[in-house]
Amino acid sequence: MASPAGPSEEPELATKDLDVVTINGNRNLIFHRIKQKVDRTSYMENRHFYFNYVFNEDATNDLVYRFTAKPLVRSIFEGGTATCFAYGQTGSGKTHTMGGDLSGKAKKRYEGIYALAAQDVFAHLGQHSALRLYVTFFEIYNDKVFDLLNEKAKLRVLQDRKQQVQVVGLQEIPVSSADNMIRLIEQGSARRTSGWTFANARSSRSHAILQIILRRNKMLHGKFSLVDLAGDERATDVSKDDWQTTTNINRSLLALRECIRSLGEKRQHVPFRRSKLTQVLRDSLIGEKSRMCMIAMISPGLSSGERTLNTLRFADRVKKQNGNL
Ligand SMILES: Nc1ncnc2c1ncn2[C@@H]1O[C@H](COP(=O)(O)OP(=O)(O)OP(=O)(O)O)[C@@H](O)[C@H]1O
Repeated sequence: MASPAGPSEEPELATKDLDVVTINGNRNLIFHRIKQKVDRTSYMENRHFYFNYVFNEDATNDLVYRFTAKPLVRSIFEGGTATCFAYGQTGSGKTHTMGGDLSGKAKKRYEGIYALAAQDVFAHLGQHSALRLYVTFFEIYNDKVFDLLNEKAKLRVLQDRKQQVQVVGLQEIPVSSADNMIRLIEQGSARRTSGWTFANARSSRSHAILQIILRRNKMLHGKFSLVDLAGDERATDVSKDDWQTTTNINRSLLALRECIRSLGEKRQHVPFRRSKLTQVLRDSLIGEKSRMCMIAMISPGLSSGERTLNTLRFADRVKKQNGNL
């Protein structure tokens, strides 16, 4: 798990927003908050968080990848499932980190974790001649699933008697090279649903899930789900038209937090059915050979303080529970 602090710093700089976060070394992050005593005098509360890795605003996607998703690549070759998800408030840098900008239309072309993982998987594949590689890429928008590699076809999610979840009709495309896969990621990313929020003019309004699937004689061998979640935000920070979407996003993120909490506490019942997001991630999150990594993104400014603290608290819980999953 990692916590890149304040990658999208331009809005904070423009509004002269004060930083409420200090990074101390590569594992410790301090959150500062002004509080009041009973006699109304103010004091600064410094809350320390410790993570596996903490990155500052200068960290490249390559560096973040190396300490987060990269170690999970090996596990899918060993027959496991892995999930890496980017979580955080809108505009904090999730898509920048996961997807990068492969077309280079907006600014300069740069690779994100999707492309870096694709290259790594092909580097490993050379030593596993019996395995074949496939990719799926879909988004969950307003609790509905759309295939990003098939003209955004709307798909149904069904669960069989053994509780195996199927995304019916999802295109699983065979890929022969990292370049081939990166082109598919680029095409799929261009189809993703975006919208405007106060914090991000090109905000992803859907959860995007890229799955790298390994098969041996058509049987599933390993699966890596790379998830760029929609931004966690307040309904007041979006336009009126987008209110329903925001409600759906927040509901599915709450379901994800609940599932991770239940898994960590080894509860009998894990509420996967509460959202499409948790339904489709179910197989990847359970099982002895499943591994998970969360990349928590924060915007360090005072105006984002409340959401930053929520993200840090969730990341802290995931870190503590990850050992139990
Ligand atoms: N590390 C970084 N370096 C430079 N620019 C960045 C960095 N991270 C994010 N940005 C820029 O900040 C803006 C918002 O980032 P991004 O779209 O990745 O946020 P997000 O968390 O995915 O937002 P949303 O949840 O709204 O989709 C983009 O213009 C992006 O290019």
